[in-house]
Amino acid sequence: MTLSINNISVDILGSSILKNINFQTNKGEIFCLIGTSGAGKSTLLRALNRLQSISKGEIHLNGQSIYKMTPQSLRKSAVMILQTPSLFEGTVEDNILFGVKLNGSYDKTDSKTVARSLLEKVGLETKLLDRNASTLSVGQQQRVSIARAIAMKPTILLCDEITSALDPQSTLHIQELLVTLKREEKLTIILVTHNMDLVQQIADRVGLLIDGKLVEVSPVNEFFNNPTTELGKNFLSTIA
Ligand SMILES: Nc1ncnc2c1ncn2[C@@H]1O[C@H](COP(=O)(O)OP(=O)(O)OP(=O)(O)O)[C@@H](O)[C@H]1O
Repeated sequence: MTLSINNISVDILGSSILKNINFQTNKGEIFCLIGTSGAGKSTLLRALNRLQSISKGEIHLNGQSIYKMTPQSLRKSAVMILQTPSLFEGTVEDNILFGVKLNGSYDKTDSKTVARSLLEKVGLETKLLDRNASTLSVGQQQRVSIARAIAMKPTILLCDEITSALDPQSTLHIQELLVTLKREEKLTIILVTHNMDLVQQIADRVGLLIDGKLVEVSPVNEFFNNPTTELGKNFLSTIA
C-alpha cells in the first residue's frame, strides 16, 4: 500500500466538497479518478499533497501521516503534474533539475548525466537539453514536466488532466510513458481524467467520484463491463 485515505472530508467556504472519502492505492498501480465535472477530483488530488486542507480524516503515505511530514518532503514523494506544463524560461536541463536543486539532493558533477538519462526515460532526444523549454511543443513540455517530477524519485505521481491540452499523438506518448513508469519504476500513479479511452487503456483500477462522494472503486474491466452501483451505470450511460 502506498497511500491510505481514511474518511476524509473537505469543506470550502461552508460547502461540503468532499464527503467521507476512503480508498487505498497499491504500489505500482495506475488509479484513475473519474467523474462528473465539479465532482471534486482535483480537490481530492490536491488534498493528497496538502495543497488543499481537509476538515476531517487521515491520509497516510507509506505508513506515515502526511501531516507529520514537512510539505517539502511530502511533495518530493507525491509529485503533482498539472494540465498545463508549468516550465520556466530556461533550458530543458534547468527545468528538469529544478526540483532536485531546490531540495539540494543532486550531485553537481553529474547533473548533466542525470538530466540526459531522465530526458531519455521520457522519450525525448538528449539534444533538447540545451534548448529553451518554451520553444518545445506542448507535448514535449509535458514530457519535460514528467522528467522533472521523476527526478525527485517520488513514490506517487498525482496527475491532473495531464493529457487534456495535448493532441492524440502526444496523448499516446504520455499514455505509454505512464505505463513504462509504473512498470519500470514501480510508481503509483493517480490520474484525474475525462478521457475514458485513456482510462480503459492504462488504468488498473477506477474510482468514480460523484458530487463529492467516492461512489465506486473497481478494477477497470469490471467498472466498464459491469459497474456495481447504479451511479456507476448512470455515469457510463452518460458517456456512451
Ligand atoms: N478554492 C475554491 N473556492 C471555492 N470553490 C472551490 C474551490 N476549489 C474547488 N471549489 C469547488 O469545489 C467543487 C469541486 O471542484 P474540483 O475542481 O475539485 O472538481 P473536478 O471534479 O476536478 O471538476 P472538473 O472535472 O470540471 O475539473 C466545484 O464546485 C468547485 O467550484
